Amino acid sequence: MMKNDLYPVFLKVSKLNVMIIGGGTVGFEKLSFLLKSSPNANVVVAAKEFSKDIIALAKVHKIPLMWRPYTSNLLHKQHMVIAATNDLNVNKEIHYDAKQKQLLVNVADTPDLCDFYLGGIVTKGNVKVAISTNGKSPTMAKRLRQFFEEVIPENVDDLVENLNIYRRTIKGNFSEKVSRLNKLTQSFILRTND
Ligand SMILES: C[C@@]1(CC(=O)O)c2cc3[nH]c(cc4nc(cc5[nH]c(cc(n2)[C@H]1CCC(=O)O)[C@@](C)(CC(=O)O)[C@@H]5CCC(=O)O)C(CC(=O)O)=C4CCC(=O)O)c(CCC(=O)O)c3CC(=O)O
Ligand SMILES: NC(=O)C1=CN([C@@H]2O[C@H](COP(=O)(O)OP(=O)(O)OC[C@H]3O[C@@H](n4cnc5c(N)ncnc54)[C@H](O)[C@@H]3O)[C@@H](O)[C@H]2O)C=CC1
Repeated sequence: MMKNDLYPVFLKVSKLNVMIIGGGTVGFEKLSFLLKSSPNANVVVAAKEFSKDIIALAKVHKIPLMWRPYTSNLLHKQHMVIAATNDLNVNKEIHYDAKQKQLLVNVADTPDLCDFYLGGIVTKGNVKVAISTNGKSPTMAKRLRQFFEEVIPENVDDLVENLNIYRRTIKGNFSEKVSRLNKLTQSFILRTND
C-alpha cells in the first residue's frame, strides 16, 4: 500500500507573506479555506479580474486585491504563493519563478507542481486536525473533514485548557511531569501502552 509521506506543519500565516494569484472559483476556494482556519492570515490576492464572491470575502477580511496580470515582481518578499489562474502556462511560469526565489509554491490544478497541499481542516478551539489524501482525492479529504467535525467532541478544548492549567502546576523534573500527565490522561483512549 502506498503511504502518505508528506510532513504536516502548522504555519503561523499571520507572520508569513502569502500571495494568491487568480481571483476566480479556485482563488476564492483557497482564500476562503485559508481565512476560515486563519482569519488573521497575511495574504494578498492578485488577478486580472475578480469574482463577486472573492471581492465580498476580501472586503470582510480587509484582504488587499491587486488588479493586474501576473508578473514575477508580485513574488517579491513573499514566503508562499498559490497559483490559481485558469491559464496553465501562467501557473507554470509562477511555479518556475517561485522555485527561482526558493518560495513554497502550490499550483492548485497540478499536484506535481506543488511543494505543499492545502488540506481538509477541523478546528475545535485550540485543537486542529489537518487531513491529506496525498493529493489523490480532495473530495475524500472534505468528507473526512466533515466526519471529524462530527465525532471530535466540542468539549475537547475544555480538556486541553484544563490540562494546560494542570501542566503548569506540576512540580518536578521533565520525566516526572510526563509520567503524571500520562497517568491522568490514560482513560482518554481505550487502549494504551504508556
Ligand atoms: C492536490 C490539491 C492541491 C491543492 O489545492 O492544495 C488539490 C487538487 C485538486 N482539487 C481538485 C478538485 C476538488 N477540490 C475539492 C476540494 C478541496 N481540495 C483540497 C485540496 C487539494 N486539492 C490538494 C490535495 C489535498 C489532499 O492531499 O487530499 C481541499 C482539501 C483543501 C483546500 O482546497 O483548501 C478542499 C476541501 C476542503 C474542505 O471542504 O474541507 C473538491 C471537492 C469539493 O469542492 O466539493 C474538488 C472537486 C472534486 C474532485 O475533483 O475531487 C482537482 C481537480 C480539478 C479539475 O478537475 O480541474 C485538483 C487537481 C488534481 O487533483 O489534479
Ligand atoms: N485545485 C482545485 O481545487 C481545482 C482546480 N481547478 C483548476 O484550476 C484552474 C482555475 O480555475 P477557476 O478558478 O475555476 O478559473 P476562473 O476562470 O474562475 O478564474 C481564473 C482567474 O485567473 C485569473 N487570471 C487568468 N490569467 C491571469 C494572469 N495572466 N494573471 C493574473 N490572473 C490571471 C483571472 O483573472 C481569474 O481571476 C483551472 O485550470 C481548473 O481546471 C478547477 C477546480 C478545482
